[in-house]
Amino acid sequence: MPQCQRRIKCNLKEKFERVFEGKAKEGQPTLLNEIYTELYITEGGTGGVNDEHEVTQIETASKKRLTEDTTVKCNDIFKPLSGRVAPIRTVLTKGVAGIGKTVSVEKFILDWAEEKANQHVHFIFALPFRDLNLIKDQHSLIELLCHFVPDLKTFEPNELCRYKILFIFDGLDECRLPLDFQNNESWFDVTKKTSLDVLFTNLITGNLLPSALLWITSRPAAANQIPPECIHQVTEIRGFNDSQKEEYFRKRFSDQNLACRIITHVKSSRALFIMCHIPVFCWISAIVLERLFTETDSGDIPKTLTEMYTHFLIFQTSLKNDKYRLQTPVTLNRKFLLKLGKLAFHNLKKGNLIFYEQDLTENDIDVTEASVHSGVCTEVFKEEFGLYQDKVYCFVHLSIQEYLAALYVFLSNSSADLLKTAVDEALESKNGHLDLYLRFLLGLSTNSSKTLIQRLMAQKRTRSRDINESIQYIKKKIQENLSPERTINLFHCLNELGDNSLVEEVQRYLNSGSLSAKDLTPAQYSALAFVLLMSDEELDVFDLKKFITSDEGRQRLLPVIKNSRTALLNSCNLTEKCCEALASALRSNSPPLRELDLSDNDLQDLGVQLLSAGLGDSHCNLEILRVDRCELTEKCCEALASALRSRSLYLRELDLSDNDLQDSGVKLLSAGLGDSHCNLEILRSVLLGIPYCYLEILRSRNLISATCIRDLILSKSLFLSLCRLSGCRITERGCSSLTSALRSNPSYPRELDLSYNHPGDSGMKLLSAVLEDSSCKLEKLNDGVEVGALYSCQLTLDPNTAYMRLSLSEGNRKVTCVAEEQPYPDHPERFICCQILCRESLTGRCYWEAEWSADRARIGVTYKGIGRKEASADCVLGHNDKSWILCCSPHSYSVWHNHKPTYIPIHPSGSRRVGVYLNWEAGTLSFYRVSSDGLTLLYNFSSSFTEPLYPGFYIYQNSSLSLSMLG
Ligand SMILES: Nc1ncnc2c1ncn2[C@@H]1O[C@H](COP(=O)(O)OP(=O)(O)OP(=O)(O)O)[C@@H](O)[C@H]1O
Repeated sequence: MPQCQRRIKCNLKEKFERVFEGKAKEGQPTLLNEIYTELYITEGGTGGVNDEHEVTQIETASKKRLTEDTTVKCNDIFKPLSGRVAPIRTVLTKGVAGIGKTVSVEKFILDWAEEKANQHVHFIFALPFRDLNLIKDQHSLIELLCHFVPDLKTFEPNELCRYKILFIFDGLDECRLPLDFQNNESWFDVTKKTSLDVLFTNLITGNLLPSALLWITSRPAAANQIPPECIHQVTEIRGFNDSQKEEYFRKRFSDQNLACRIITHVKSSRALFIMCHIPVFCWISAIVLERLFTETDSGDIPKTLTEMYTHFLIFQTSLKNDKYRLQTPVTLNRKFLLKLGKLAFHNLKKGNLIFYEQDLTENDIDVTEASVHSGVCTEVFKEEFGLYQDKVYCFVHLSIQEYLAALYVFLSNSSADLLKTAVDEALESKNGHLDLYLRFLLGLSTNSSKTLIQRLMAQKRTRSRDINESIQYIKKKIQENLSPERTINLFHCLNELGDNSLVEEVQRYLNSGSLSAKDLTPAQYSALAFVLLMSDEELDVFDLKKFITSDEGRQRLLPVIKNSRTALLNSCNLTEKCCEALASALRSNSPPLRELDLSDNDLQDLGVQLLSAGLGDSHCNLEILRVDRCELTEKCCEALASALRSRSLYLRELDLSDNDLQDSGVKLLSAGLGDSHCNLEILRSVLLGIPYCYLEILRSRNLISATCIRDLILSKSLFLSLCRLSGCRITERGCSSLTSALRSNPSYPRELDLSYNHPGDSGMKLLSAVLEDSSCKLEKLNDGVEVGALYSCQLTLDPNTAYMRLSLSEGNRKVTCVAEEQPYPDHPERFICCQILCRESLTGRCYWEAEWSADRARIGVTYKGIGRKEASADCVLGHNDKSWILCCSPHSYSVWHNHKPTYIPIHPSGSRRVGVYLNWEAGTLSFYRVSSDGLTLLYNFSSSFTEPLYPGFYIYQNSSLSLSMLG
């Protein structure tokens, strides 16, 4: 193996040490290590679809606070994040076009090949989808790998499976495989031939090479093709943050004065600086500005996107002439650029970004001509070689395709209404796929572009367009009732046209501080929204009431919530009409919004239904939503429940008080509340007239926090004959509210279950007084069973299951993780990760306690069938459907089942002892914090257990855990 591995490393190093930046074959190769600038990569979301235009996403994402995200280094992509310990098999990395996905993959491989990182991996196989698309016949997995890496032929087929292998699949967005995860046959044999689609889906699901690591990269819109349950970590490349942008230019130029001039220039134009989030745009700017700043007669330095791209093309075409010294007639450039533009335009309309030879021929581009030009135009039109040397083409960045499409239309369409029609067409697009094209088309029509186009296309004259007419037309459109995203793009268009009058007016009002007193026109309100959205800084609190506005003005300011953390829209006369815009803001790519107050508005059921669509979206990070006093009835509850069930919901607090939900509404809502994806901790005041079974659901999901209880009690609506408040963390204070509620509503309840609470002596005294009160109908008070005394069981640790570095003592009741391996014999039940189980299998009711030391511990139960010999989630407690655990640290608790964490808002407060109560038949498993105050319920799992359960523990380095003697 070492020799073969060395050869593979050598080949990979040779392949990836240079980055061609479009200059596919000729040209000066740039060394990857010299230009590589660390990218801003975050742990990111769930891989959902976002159909917003990618440039719009960049503009919003650019304002995200850097501190609130977990950042990841490229080489650490397989290290578990967020306190997770389970090994990660599959990572999905999302990122918009040109953001650096391929460069990250290349840097990762290069660092491995140069033995700088990730040496635990024995082999890396880089299989870009661009190459996989070209594979037609059936292959076995081993054959496929040998195609890509001929050196592997020396291996016996099954030998390879013994090594740690990493597959890198770059560019899922370019994948032309059907990816039929549902219907593809399960495939386990690496030596049997099948279709590529079956091989790929089975690799992803883990049927083939389950111990291999997988890294998939994708543009966001295509990321949802992989079932989320197959992905263990999602990261997102956000491009460069502001300091990384500067670092990029500093690294790129040895002349630091030049680097400084370039940085100052891009910073002087907001549009350019925002675009520099995209590394490929940094590269375009670097090329253009380097040349212009070093030329003696550089003329105007580009300030708009259009000017930057036109300069870039001028530079590329003149590079061609220099290079071949052909003095190629510029008319040839013109013809060629127009052909490329035509290809760009027609495919942009269809959403195609990748072309094969056939696409070129169909667009009248001679393949040989294209390859001649590929030597000079490759920065524009990149030619890639697939596995079988078939050529695949694409524009270096989608924005170049958009620019060329605009150039083609500008030069070839002589219609007087061209610009108006283009504005109308772009406004019709739902996802804004023509937004940037429109910006370029308008930018090309300006006088400043005229001379540049003449230089580029060698045209004496270009058709004059009436810019003023276009400006007026756009301003008129801004007055209309368009979607907020399209309106914002129209402001970008005005910027390209050099007209910033609306924005400047609003800025003047803002600076004078008299904005709220002014009666702005609708267009000025949109300009205000644009200014607030484009501002450098994210708004901490956006309070709509501060802007005294008309109904229409409010509507136009709504998109600003995208750029704020807290949006106060309460008492703003909002109706259901605004909810679609709000939902769309919630859906936008990683908005910073965490708290949305919509209380006291006339949203009605329809409004909340519309809002729920945004709430359930995978991009929505909202934590607190207030819709109290919003005229809601049970009709909105189904939509809300379905949002609560959505896997991505971060919502912790939902205020629905003072609405007329009725029992039927609460019943619908409970279906969402009982779902394991629901993270809600506080639900205010929906507990009106709630039948006890729903109350049970709330309790079992640990929803009834102190606030909730108070609301519940004060709602004086405990119309229950049996009120179960067991394990609800009710303290003395809760008891005093409860007694006053019972007195004010003496008919109900008849029976009150307060077991597993902390009423204390004084709380119990208050309640007993109610029992004795003759006007009160309370007949039975269940005041807490001592579970410890009733169901305690004695456990012992099972040495046959112990990981080799776990040492047992105190009669197999204490386990410690040590540095040396223990002399345990081989055993089929022994774990290969730091875990151990107890001997006793549990089926009835049992209670036990465990005390842990050092940093962390994981305590729980598992079926016997949990994996033992694989370093995969199958074996790790809490990371599969066979086990349920509580993860304790000195600062927090979380519970895990089936790889899903739920964070518990209770502080350990110094306690290192945990109580576990299992009622196997009832299907409940409860974890308690044990402290001098008694038991505090941390979490209740509800499940239907099908097999006996074994207590199990994960012991961390230098930590120990002891089973406590009870009773
Ligand atoms: N980390 C980086 N350091 C320096 N330059 C970078 C970096 N990442 C990207 N670039 C520049 O941006 C260009 C585009 O990057 P890359 O090809 O990795 O984008 P991508 O995300 O794979 O895009 P696409 O989705 O279009 O394939 C590179 O050719 C390089 O010039």
